Amino acid sequence: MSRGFYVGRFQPYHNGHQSVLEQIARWVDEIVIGVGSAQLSHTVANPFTAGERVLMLTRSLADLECPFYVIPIEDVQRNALWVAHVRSMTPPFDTVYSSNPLVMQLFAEAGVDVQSPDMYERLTHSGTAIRRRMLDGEPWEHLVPPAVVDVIREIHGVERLQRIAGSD
Ligand SMILES: Nc1ncnc2c1ncn2[C@@H]1O[C@H](COP(=O)(O)OP(=O)(O)OP(=O)(O)O)[C@@H](O)[C@H]1O
Ligand SMILES: NC(=O)c1ccc[n+]([C@@H]2O[C@H](COP(=O)(O)O)[C@@H](O)[C@H]2O)c1
Repeated sequence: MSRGFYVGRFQPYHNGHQSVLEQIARWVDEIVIGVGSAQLSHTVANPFTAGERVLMLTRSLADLECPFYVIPIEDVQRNALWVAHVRSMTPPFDTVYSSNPLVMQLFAEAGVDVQSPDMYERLTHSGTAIRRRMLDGEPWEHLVPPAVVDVIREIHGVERLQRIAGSD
């Protein structure tokens, strides 16, 4: 049984993340997805709660032909302890999939196999670019799975982001 670990803030979950997870699903038996910085919400860089991000992921991956677990993970103050903290919250995994240099370094130092999946249309598909579009009132819906559009509408996410930023 091979299990892969994929972690992100998913603010919001977008088609780049979905494309990577669809690839990982072909390589492993099960996927553990960590919703990072779970304690953060209601800020311009991190507008959505961990629970809202769990909804986005779970609904978007409903048809994935690979079992997966979505686990919120709060940050800790010491990077040197983060891998142990992650492991204490997740089912065991063999391989980490990430392009985040700090995540890659911390897991490599802990002796875990780390792979960097290719980026999918990174210029447009980043949380930062999508939040910018929401703030500017530009179309963003085509950059995320349909289920994420539904969740963000349901929670009035764009209005929340615009109010937090003082731009409504
Ligand atoms: N377009 C993309 N294609 C493939 N992987 C991506 C893409 N965008 C982000 N990732 C990867 O997904 C993981 C989680 O990233 P994260 O949730 O921070 O998304 P992000 O789009 O980089 O967000 P932000 O711009 O808010 O920092 C990281 O390993 C990141 O490199
Ligand atoms: N010390 C820590 O708590 C620590 C260290 C490395 C990564 N992380 C988290 O892992 C996640 C990595 O995701 P991104 O690749 O989306 O940045 C983030 O939520 C980040 O805060 C936390």
